[in-house]
Amino acid sequence: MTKPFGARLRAAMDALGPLCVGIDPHPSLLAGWGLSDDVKGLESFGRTVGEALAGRVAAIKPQSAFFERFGSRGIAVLESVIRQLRGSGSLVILDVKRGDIGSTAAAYADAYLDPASPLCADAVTVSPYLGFGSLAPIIDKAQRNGLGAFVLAMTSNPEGASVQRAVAGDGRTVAQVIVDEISQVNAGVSPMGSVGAVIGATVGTTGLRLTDLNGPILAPGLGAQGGRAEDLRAVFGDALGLVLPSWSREVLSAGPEVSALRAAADRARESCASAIAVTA
Ligand SMILES: O=C(O)c1cc(=O)[nH]c(=O)n1[C@@H]1O[C@H](COP(=O)(O)O)[C@@H](O)[C@H]1O
Repeated sequence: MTKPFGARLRAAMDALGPLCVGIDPHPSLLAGWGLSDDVKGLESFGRTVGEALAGRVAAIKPQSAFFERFGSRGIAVLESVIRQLRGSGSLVILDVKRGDIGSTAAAYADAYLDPASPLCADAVTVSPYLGFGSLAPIIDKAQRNGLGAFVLAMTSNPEGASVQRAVAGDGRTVAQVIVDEISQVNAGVSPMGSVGAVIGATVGTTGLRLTDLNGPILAPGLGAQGGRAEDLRAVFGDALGLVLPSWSREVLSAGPEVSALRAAADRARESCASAIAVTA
């Protein structure tokens, strides 16, 4: 049995630093890299990011939407990207933001968290807005297979606030309810649990109590969305040691040269590592 995702991610973050790089092949990035906006361009983009960063950053996060754009042939490219990355030393977080009634969630778990599936990643992103309990088949399957799930709590986009900062009947925000549910799943696990929270680096003061989370915090929104490494301290406070900052366009736009991508990733990691170290 492989080690649990939480333990593997902790080890990767300790060894390689706090950095996740997204693979988001936007049409504008393909053009900027001199690639065509088609399956061939997609394939070249994914392969180059893998060549540049696999084993050099703690996590790599392919964004499924940019592969789904091309239908089944795009999904086939996503499968090959996952194959190239898995076992490289960088954990693969597949960004699919799935969530559905439990019986359908079980099928998503089969798609993304079953080692027999060609789309099996180390972890997936999931949406809890059909109720945290509806994610049970996904979380259970992840735990059984040494894999993980990142649950949206307070997302980086400004529109998220109207739902996620809404106050539930007991006075907690919706985001806090999600954080507390995650905390329960991760309770007592060492060095940290395998269920993470997604909290954008752009969200400012969260009002969240993260003390008992005991799981990783995926923090997207750095760079292109305006989030800055210097903001991490104000957003995450004492939970900074759990934060996995995630960058896509800002790092990817340095390509297609492998050396330039590596240098951009190094800059992103250094800026986050020093922001995190200030309070560590
Ligand atoms: O789950 C995510 O990764 C995610 C959550 C969130 O709150 N905000 C967010 O931007 N993301 C994803 O993170 C990536 C951000 O890309 P850049 O804005 O190019 O760095 C995209 O793939 C988004 O879908």
